[in-house]
Amino acid sequence: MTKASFDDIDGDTLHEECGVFGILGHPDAATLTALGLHALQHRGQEAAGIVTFDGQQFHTEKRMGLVGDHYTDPATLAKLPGFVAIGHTRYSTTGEVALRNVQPLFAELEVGGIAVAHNGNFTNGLTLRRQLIADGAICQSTSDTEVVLHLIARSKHSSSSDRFIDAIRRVEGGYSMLALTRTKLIAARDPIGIRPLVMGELDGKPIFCSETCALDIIGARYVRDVENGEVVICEVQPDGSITIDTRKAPAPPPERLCLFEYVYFARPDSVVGGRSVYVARKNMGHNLANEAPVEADVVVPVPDGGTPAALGFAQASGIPFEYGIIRNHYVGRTFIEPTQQIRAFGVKLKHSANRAMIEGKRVVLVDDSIVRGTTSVKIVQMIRDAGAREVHIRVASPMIYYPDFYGIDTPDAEKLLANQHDSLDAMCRFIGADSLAFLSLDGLYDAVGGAPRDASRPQFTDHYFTGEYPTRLQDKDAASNIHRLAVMASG
Ligand SMILES: O=P(O)(O)OC[C@H]1O[C@H](OP(=O)(O)OP(=O)(O)O)[C@H](O)[C@@H]1O
Ligand SMILES: NC(=O)CC[C@H](N)C(=O)O
Repeated sequence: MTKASFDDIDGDTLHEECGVFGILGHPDAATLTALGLHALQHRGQEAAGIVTFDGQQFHTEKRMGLVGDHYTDPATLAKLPGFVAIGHTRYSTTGEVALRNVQPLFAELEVGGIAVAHNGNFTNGLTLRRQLIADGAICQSTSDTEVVLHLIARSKHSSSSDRFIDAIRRVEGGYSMLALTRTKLIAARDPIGIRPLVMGELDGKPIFCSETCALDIIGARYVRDVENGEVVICEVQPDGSITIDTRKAPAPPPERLCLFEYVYFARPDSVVGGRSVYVARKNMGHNLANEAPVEADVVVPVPDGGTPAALGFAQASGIPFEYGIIRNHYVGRTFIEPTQQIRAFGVKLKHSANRAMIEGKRVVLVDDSIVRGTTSVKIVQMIRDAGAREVHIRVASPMIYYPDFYGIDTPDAEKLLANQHDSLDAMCRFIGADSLAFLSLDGLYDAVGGAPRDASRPQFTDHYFTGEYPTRLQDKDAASNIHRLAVMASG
């Protein structure tokens, strides 16, 4: 995508998240980071980067594409010596898909070199960028993340960590961030903890990463979640020991993690916010079966996302669970393909009906979410073509009405299926199913946290279902055009 100016932006794509990983004090820092990023591949498949420091110099490798395509090559890893590393696997929310936006972003500043890696999206990133450029800043990328480097450079504090804290106090929105300096690995989470970030350790060396599955892959131990609004500063001392210092806002608001981490984004074997993602998804299916029962012969998951919820549905309803759809794993996640045309093509390539489990049966299809409805339309037709007598769709999350501004690149509001039809019946007819039902918001809250939604103080952020955004949206309000925010143009 190429556009004319830095504020010419286009939101007509659907992307998802990013994954971050960092380790301090380990001789195999880059290799461990590559493995961690490999475990976080589901969070972003556009590009991956790693920055290391070897005591003398910083080293950076950035590549478009998958982690395994590049960082398994010993020659690439040999270019990343050092005892400290941070890495990032990207799906863009602001800034086009191009090498210059691949993270970690690095700059040489008055306080020395610093690299940053960011999962999330700043809701005032464009506003800050305009101010910085007006003030003489020369931007090297179109990523929202870059403003943090400029703010660090301009901070009046003397230490790199104080400058980093000063900088992130000025950004708004969702962020789990890692920063690497010559001696420090710094981790930070936004004030309400929209995006996840955990701390682990391996051989006594601190690690930070988006999800616990990245600790498991290298045999590291989970220590704790980084708290909302917390900054953790790990520093190598001259004697080689590592100190860990933590800074918290004086009166932090309660955490409000993104519910979609549980619905779709996080890997099922991860523990997010102290809760097993797999168990939460099974609970969603269980609650859905109780809320929207249906007489059927077989429960079929829409793989992969719908599988744990379908198991929960089958167990709660007593209807047998079968793999009635086989997924080809060599096709990327359609949810994150860039255009509607490619998405439709991708869905056909990806799923095929397992006729033996479908023919002559009343089928309940369970999926985790419906965004544009592309998957549902194709799969219902496919299941009918395979001889199903009835096809019922059950969705393990509520209808999505609103776009996200915190690190998930949702389509324009009017492209969301829920906004294209006046009623559930109309939506069901469009999809071609015999019946359609979504999990209620309370049912989702109960599945994840064991309690219904507290309307006066929601336990999670659920803006895509409710329109209740947990922060102000400065860029959106300034632009007064919701559709032009997700991607900042290239120059
Ligand atoms: O309504 P739509 O716009 O089609 O989007 C929703 C679909 O996208 C996601 O699946 P994805 O294709 O990412 O596959 P996965 O579950 O295997 O990750 C999700 O699980 C739904 O199936
Ligand atoms: N999905 C994300 O977390 C994206 C991070 C950052 N906003 C970028 O676009 O690079």
